[in-house]
Amino acid sequence: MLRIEAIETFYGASQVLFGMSLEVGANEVVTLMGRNGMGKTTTVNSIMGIVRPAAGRITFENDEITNAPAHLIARHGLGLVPEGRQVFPNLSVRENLVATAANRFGARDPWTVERVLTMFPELEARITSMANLLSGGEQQMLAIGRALMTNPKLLILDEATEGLAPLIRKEIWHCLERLKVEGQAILVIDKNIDDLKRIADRHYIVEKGKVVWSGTSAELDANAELVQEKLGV
Ligand SMILES: Nc1ncnc2c1ncn2[C@@H]1O[C@H](COP(=O)(O)OP(=O)(O)OP(=O)(O)O)[C@@H](O)[C@H]1O
Repeated sequence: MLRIEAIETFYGASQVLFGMSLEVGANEVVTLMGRNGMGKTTTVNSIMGIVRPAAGRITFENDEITNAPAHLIARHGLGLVPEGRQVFPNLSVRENLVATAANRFGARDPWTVERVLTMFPELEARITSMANLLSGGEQQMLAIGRALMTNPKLLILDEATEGLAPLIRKEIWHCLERLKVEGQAILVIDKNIDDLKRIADRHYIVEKGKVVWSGTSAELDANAELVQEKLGV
């Protein structure tokens, strides 16, 4: 579905990605793990057209999207929950959900405001509130709901549960588990390895702008030393 081949991405003269490659298959849940500053967000931003790789290739369902403008990349069916949520602060919860909603590929059971509220009942009482008045957890639920309302083929979450209270984290993981059961392809970045191991099919560990290890949850489990060395937990 998504294939990244040896991308090199720079901020000005400073190179951040050094031959980053990864793949996400249909119905797969895949993680990107690694210490701070290793290039995970830059990888996501390269996929989404927010920064432009200077070399390498990104394809989505066999269409080349390398260097395509961000708004066109979203139209290919990529939905992003960005780091720091970035909901529209001066729009209500309902307005946030419908602002970018689309069913470009004719999903048979498309996401609706009602379906998002079933996934995240907390948002129902907040439906007319301005997004900037929501708690961090509610904003993250809204950011996920907004991405789902685009009926993405691939949902990408950058720091899915960062800074959230344990109960809210649990709810976000539960949401991702439900999405996985429904066959949603997901690329997720987070630091909670135990939760990621439970939910995801495969993992990539990123160090200094490239993948240094990839494998299944069972393989990750069998490599406690690697986790310690690369992720420091
Ligand atoms: N807009 C920018 N301009 C210049 N340098 C940047 C920019 N964004 C990120 N960097 C640098 O690029 C490197 C990789 O950052 P990136 O955000 O991709 O890492 P990350 O693995 O996602 O880590 P984190 O968990 O801290 O977000 C870091 O050294 C960071 O300081």
